Amino acid sequence: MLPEVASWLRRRTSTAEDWPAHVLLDAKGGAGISVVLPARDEEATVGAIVAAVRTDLMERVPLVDEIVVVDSRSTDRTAAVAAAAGAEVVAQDEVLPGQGRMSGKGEALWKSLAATTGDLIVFVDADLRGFTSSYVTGLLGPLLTDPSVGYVKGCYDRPLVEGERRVEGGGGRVTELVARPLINMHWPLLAGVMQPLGGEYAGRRALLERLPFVTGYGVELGLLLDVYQDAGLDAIAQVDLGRRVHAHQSTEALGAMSGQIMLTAWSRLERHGRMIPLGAPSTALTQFRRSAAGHDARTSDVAVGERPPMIEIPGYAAARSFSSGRG
Ligand SMILES: O=c1ccn([C@@H]2O[C@H](COP(=O)(O)OP(=O)(O)O[C@H]3O[C@H](CO)[C@@H](O)[C@H](O)[C@H]3O)[C@@H](O)[C@H]2O)c(=O)[nH]1
Ligand SMILES: O=C(O)[C@H](O)COP(=O)(O)O
Repeated sequence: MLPEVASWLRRRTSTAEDWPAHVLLDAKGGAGISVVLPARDEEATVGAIVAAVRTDLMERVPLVDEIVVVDSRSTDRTAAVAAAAGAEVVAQDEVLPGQGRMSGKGEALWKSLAATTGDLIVFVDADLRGFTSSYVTGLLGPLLTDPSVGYVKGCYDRPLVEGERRVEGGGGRVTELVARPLINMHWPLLAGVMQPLGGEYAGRRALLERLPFVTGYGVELGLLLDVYQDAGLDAIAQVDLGRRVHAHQSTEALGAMSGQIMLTAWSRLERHGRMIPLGAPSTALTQFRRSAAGHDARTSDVAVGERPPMIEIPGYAAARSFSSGRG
């Protein structure tokens, strides 16, 4: 692992338990805090998440000022369930109607900036199961206590849950198979960000409103890379939120998500002037395993070698005629 990454991990990683709500309330001062849930057809899960935030962080401890569900063209009862649980619900297409209608999660998040008032914005996916309000307090901790932090990503264990079957560490397939290798190759100083695609993160409005938002599933990678480019590695922190269980998409849908992730990476390579000449990508890949002490980081080399076309190899023709003679 690069020494800069090890140093960032040490300095910028904390856990949700480090940030109890009453301590954050003291640190809140006059900062407005908004919690945003983008939601497309999440009637099964959105209500419990809204209710937990309302009860724990608005009624019991008045830390959060508003909770807004951006209804992303749901065809189920998402809007009604969210409103009944105490959220303000806005329809994605009704925010900034003059800007037209684009699609996807990133569009919902972008529109949310215009539908909220907080100085700090916490994003939480609406399909989480087993959500606790410590997700929100965890993400707010570094922002409320350190003015040099502008953006906080959650990290967690991600099981793959299919019916009765549960594979520990099996979730986050696009993260492990696409995003992490890409980040390690082209943005090696971001290799310590354990869940670059995770949907739970928080940022300062003053930073988020200056950044473009990719409209689909590339939004998390785009924001991470743009925050890094704009504000630097030390503006980013991460908080261990424990465990994350969510609704899994089909392999086919994850293929499309992967395409969006790769295109987002490509666009940032181009935009940040790294395409010409495209510097040699790093071949080190840092992965994480939960351990008694927190997380163990393991770095391996994923470099690939290359053989020239066989036709160029002296002796190839002779070897072939030898082989065919054998038959
Ligand atoms: O058009 C859409 C699609 C999704 N969502 C919501 O966005 C959240 C995450 O979407 P989901 O389809 O559950 O994504 P995942 O399969 O969980 O994808 C993971 O990886 C994505 C790519 O980085 C991230 O955007 C997600 O937050 C992250 O959970 C959920 O609340 C959705 O309801 C919308 O609001 N609008
Ligand atoms: O974050 C990811 O990698 C994708 O959302 C896929 O997650 P899953 O493998 O847990 O469905």
